[in-house]
Amino acid sequence: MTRIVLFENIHASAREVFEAAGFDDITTHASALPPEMLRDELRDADLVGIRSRTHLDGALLADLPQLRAIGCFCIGTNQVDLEAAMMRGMPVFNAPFSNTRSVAEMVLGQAILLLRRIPEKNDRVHHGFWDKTAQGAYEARGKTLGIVGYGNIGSQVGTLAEAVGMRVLFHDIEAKLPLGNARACTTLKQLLAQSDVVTLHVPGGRGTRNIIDAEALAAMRKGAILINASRGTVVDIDALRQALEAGHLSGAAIDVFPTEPKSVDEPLDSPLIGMRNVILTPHIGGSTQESQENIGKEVAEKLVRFIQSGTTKGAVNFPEVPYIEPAGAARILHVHRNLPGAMGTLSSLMAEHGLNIVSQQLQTLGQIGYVVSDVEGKVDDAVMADLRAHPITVRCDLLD
Ligand SMILES: NC(=O)c1ccc[n+]([C@@H]2O[C@H](COP(=O)([O-])OP(=O)(O)OC[C@H]3O[C@@H](n4cnc5c(N)ncnc54)[C@H](O)[C@@H]3O)[C@@H](O)[C@H]2O)c1
Ligand SMILES: O=C(O)CC[C@@H](O)C(=O)O
Repeated sequence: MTRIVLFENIHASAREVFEAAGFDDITTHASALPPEMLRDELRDADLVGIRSRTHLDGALLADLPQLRAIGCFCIGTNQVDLEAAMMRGMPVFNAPFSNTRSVAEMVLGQAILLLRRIPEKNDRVHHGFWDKTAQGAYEARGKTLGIVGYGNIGSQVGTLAEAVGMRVLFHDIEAKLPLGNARACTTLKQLLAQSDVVTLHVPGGRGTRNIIDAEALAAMRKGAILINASRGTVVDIDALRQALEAGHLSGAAIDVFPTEPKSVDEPLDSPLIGMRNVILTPHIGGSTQESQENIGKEVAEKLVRFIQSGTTKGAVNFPEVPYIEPAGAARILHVHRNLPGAMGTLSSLMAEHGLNIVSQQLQTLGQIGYVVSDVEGKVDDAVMADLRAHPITVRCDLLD
């Protein structure tokens, strides 16, 4: 019996995929859980589905040896210790572009609203002031949008922004094909110095921590706007507050925070609360009906394919073995340390137990190798115990 636990209000389309594949032991939670409750809830789970608020660190994964695979029902996977998961033989799947368009549309909308100072005007009208002034309100047409991180979302934002007449610059650590009339900036500083609106679309993690700090904010144009719908760790929020208070920036839109509430009842704690020229949203850049339904389906399908056939196509931390038609009496999924002679050792172990290999597919990634073997012969508990006990083995599972 496969036990599936889904957190953070994952769309019902995921459950539909699991049920259609014959899995009905599915527990769903509307929010993320605190660490101790999370550990208890996952103790006998085979598959787990999370979004961005559930953290699966190395210590937790070490306590969950039965967990077979992890589904991140989102783009970002920085909430999971990917290396620890790999070294325990757990592939991690995500939906790399199912919510790209949703984020891009929100960012363009925010840029236009902030250029027109709509958040402040909205607040004024709600408080009884008919402040009908054009001061500080600008068209998007002809303004420069600077995109930091020109990947799936960044490049999509650039395409939409050109459609309303913005000039697009981007900075990326990798060489990227510029779409439309977008132009690359070699350094972040060059981009910051020329942009009226700066939008961030880099991954989270050590390499991007506080890349927008006090110095970067000072390098932005006076009156510029900052938008962050990437990860909360990318911006030094205290420095941003100072830049806004000092009037150096005219506005900001922040969708992601260094620490985010785990549920709807927990309030956000942020120095930006109460600033009328700042749009604060609860990490909903990718949250649309369209995207969540697609993500639910896409990630659930990847998990089902893995649990039924062992395929790891699309895993972000694991050697990718494509779908292989089953042949033979049983399929053995073997994850091993990627050392010279590992395959020979595995073949000898199988031969010792009288197993004949009908089909075999090996892929390696860094420190591990992953082999899907279809075999003839009797694969009983003793065979599996021997395979699991061998020092080269990281993990070994049987599909039949
Ligand atoms: N707010 C939301 O709801 C939401 C939704 C989806 C994705 N996201 C986040 O958006 C971000 C981007 O997603 P994506 O799908 O476009 O990712 P992507 O991998 O397609 O693109 C990221 C780009 O950033 C570049 N990059 C990495 N480090 C950089 C650096 N220091 N400076 C400049 N460029 C750098 C990479 O080379 C890559 O081109 C991720 O952090 C993701 O988690 C947020
Ligand atoms: O749905 C979420 O919680 C995360 C959304 C977004 O940040 C992503 O990484 O796709």
